Amino acid sequence: MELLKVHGSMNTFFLYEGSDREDFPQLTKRLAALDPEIDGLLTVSPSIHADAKMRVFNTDGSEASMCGNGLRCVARFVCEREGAEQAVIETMKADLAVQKEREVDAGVKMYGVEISPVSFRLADLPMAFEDHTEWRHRALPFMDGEIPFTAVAVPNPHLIGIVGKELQKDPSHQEKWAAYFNGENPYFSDGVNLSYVTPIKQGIFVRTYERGVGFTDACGTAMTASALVSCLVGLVPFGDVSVFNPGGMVNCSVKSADGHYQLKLSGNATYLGGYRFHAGTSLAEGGLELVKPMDEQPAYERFIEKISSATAELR
Ligand SMILES: N[C@@H](CCC[C@H](N)C(=O)O)C(=O)O
Repeated sequence: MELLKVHGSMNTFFLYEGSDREDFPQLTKRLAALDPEIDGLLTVSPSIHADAKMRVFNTDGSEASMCGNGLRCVARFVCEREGAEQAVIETMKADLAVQKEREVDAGVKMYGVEISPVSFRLADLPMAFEDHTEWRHRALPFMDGEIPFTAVAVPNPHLIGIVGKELQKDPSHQEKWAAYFNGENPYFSDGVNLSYVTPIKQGIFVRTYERGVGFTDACGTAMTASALVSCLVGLVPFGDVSVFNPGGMVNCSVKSADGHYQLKLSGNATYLGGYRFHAGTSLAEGGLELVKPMDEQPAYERFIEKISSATAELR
């Protein structure tokens, strides 16, 4: 099986193009055992009504409804395959518009993707807490501390907390609650992606503990949801928000019209190499072989170096 290793803000995936008939949960777990760097598997298959269909699997084998960083990589894959500048990609809950964008830094390929639908209804995450139907910018009484949290589905589930620099620098609080919410608990029956957001001079910084994965360098849907929440609570103005993360930086465009939100995530879509996967008989068996080395990562690392001073206060 041929695979392409890709990343968006260092959120790293194997991308597989082929039929939808494989056992993707099992394949993802095998790939994650062979390469602990990955955060999941992206699959690209034909769509009846769009240019392609994307699915995303977390490293624990669970399937998510969306993946923002992954969609940028799939956008590049489909646009380059079609020789197009834009495309429509079918995802679990919506067909999303994607387009090639101008390189911000030499050699760093950039793509913009629509993030939709957006819902603050707790039933859409799902989240259950007493008889509340939404939870916006308020401390959760069952948690310790006074962090204001917002629950939002884009459409995968996110819980976004606004925290100061100290809690951002020490991720143990976030880890404790994310582990609880993604295990047996009465509030999130399907788990949740938990992000801690801190305003910085150039925008916001977001660290995410992903459902089905753990801490990641970046989560695209979480960054976009965090940009929306930051606009709504007045941390940053509506419009273009620079969102920094442990793996780099993206731009999230947040527009509001008649109570509806238009969200776009723009950032890198970097190819790391072509791989061949040989299946074995058990999870630990099988092998991954690098068959096509690629040289895009140094340009991405130069970009990271240039923006690193923006987040120095959080290190
Ligand atoms: N990394 C992704 C989100 C992947 C899915 C997430 N772990 C979930 O289960 O909802 C992104 O970039 O959005």
